[in-house]
Amino acid sequence: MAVESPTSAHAPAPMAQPPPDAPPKTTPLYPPPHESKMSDLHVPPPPIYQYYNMLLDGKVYRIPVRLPLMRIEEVHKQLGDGLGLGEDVTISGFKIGSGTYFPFFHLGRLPPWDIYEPILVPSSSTSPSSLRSPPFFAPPSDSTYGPLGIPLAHLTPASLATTPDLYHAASRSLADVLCTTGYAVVRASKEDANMFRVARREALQYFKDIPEEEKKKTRKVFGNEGKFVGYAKTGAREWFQVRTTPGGEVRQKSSEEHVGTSAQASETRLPEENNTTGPAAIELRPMLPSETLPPTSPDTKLPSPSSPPDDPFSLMHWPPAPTPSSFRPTMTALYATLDRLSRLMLPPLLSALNVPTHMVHEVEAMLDPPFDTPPNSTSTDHPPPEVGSSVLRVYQYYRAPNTPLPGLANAATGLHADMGFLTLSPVSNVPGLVGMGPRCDGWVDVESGLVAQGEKGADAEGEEDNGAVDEAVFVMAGDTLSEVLRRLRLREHFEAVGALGGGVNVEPNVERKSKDPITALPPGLHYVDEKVMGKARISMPFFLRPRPTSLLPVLPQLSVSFSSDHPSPAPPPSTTPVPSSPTASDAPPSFPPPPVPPASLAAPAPPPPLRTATPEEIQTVADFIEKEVFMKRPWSGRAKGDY
Ligand SMILES: O=C(O)CCC(=O)C(=O)O
Ligand SMILES: [Fe+2]
Repeated sequence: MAVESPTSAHAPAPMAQPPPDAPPKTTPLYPPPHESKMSDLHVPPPPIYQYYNMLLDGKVYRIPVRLPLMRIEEVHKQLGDGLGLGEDVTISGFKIGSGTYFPFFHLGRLPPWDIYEPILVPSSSTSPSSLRSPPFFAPPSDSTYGPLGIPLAHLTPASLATTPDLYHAASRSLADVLCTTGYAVVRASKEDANMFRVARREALQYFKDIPEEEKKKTRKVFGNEGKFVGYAKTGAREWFQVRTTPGGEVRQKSSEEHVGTSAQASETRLPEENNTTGPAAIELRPMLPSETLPPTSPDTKLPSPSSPPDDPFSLMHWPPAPTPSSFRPTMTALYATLDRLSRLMLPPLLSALNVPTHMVHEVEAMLDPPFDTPPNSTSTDHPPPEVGSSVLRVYQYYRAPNTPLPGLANAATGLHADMGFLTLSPVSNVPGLVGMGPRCDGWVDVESGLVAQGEKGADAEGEEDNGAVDEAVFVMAGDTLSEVLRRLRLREHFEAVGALGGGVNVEPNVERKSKDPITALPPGLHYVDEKVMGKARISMPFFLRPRPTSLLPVLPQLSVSFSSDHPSPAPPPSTTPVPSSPTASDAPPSFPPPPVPPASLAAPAPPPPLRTATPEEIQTVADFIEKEVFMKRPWSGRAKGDY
């Protein structure tokens, strides 16, 4: 993966081009994806734009984003700029402007061409009441489907541990299910299911028995990134957040300075991460017991055995008594299990989506190293961060008896896709998770059936034991993974057609040549429907997230083709050339977009009509986001303090 450009997230995106024969003054805008081939570019390429179609409040806005700007945070900033939002605005978990950022969430995407996958988010004008009683997907007769019509991916530790064939079959199954349904259920081992049960019980006790003031003392904010551990509360839900915080002498000091209960984080930033990259090894051993187990890919190395850091969670504040003393080991074990399982799933899932091995490594390199990697390990180029990117959240939702249903717009979460790569969530004790099909063609009550089934075997309270269904873990793809795959598809696509150079509008109106294109993976859209009154709901989702400073995949030849020293490799013959970019200039592309290509070049599926946003409409969108998203959070606009 690329060496990160030192371009500051705070600086405006550099748009000016140096004269053709002058060496670039700064690191090129186009960091090399694999090696330094392009570091001596003499002529930087013109800007290349990708268009994001965002559906907001029933209107489609088409936002140009400079494709080679790969820092996740930069792309977010451009999306915000395109919407006419000011600095210092948070959209769905990432902050635009100074500060920190987290991976993607496109409020909605409408694909004019086949290479984009449609994610339609219904407008806020959709009557909430029509969404309160979601139509369920009819359970198909196929016996591979789960209790509520949720296909079960047969991805269990047992199947993983058997043979490479099973391992890959399981991953293909997971990929299929995620692509077609947006959700998958995997089965954890009985041992893990037991741990989930214990964790839920301890969480219930923690939320019930500890006074709020005490709970707040466990909250600890790191730097100005809004990252925190410990307790938080918004509206009807409160939660305890676990991240790795390996600490150590030096780190402890800087982090302790910023401990606080306020959602307002400190101005001091944590040190920049080391941005050199390389394939991150995956720790398979705890999951896969035997020597014969398949590595995630042929050249993935297992870390050499040596002792992990003493306490990867050393800077966390744990809740006081009467929380059981097993709370801490249980929660850290839960984190470790879900972290390991999600890391284990990711590479084969990508392979099953036709992502070539070297690209799988690129994606893996966006992760923090496994948190139990020994400090001096050579298995990864990244040291463990002071505070981990991935998060385990142990939530309690509670709605008092006889209170009105909040409805979609006022539900505890709002409709959203999770940031990051993968979400793994052991089934809750009370149903609530509602998903939307990947084509927004129906709602899925992902928990009702499972919880109901489990309650048959539950104890009198019905809250502590879900019986066999405790083995169920929901898996959803996050928005960043979806975006990364989209970019990888673009790269593969352009490599296949050799249609690079001269500036390209990355609106794929050219024929795809690859036989097995990278399969798009829609992010799982969902919200929590607080339909059960008077009963605490405990959920424990784990979010596998990339480093916010990690780089999104770029199209390597975009840069190579402009290098006089390193001419492009000869492109394969292309029957459908990409037109020269009308945006190959210093100026950002017009907003709205450049002309639609001639009909003869268009992909078979006709694009949906796109609207042009007027300045007034842009203002409307900005107002909408501020008033609706951040106040009511129907689209998962999240406050900085949520992270
Ligand atoms: O509580 C749940 O089941 C889901 C929570 C959720 O969607 C989130 O935190 O992103
Ligand atoms: Fe979520």
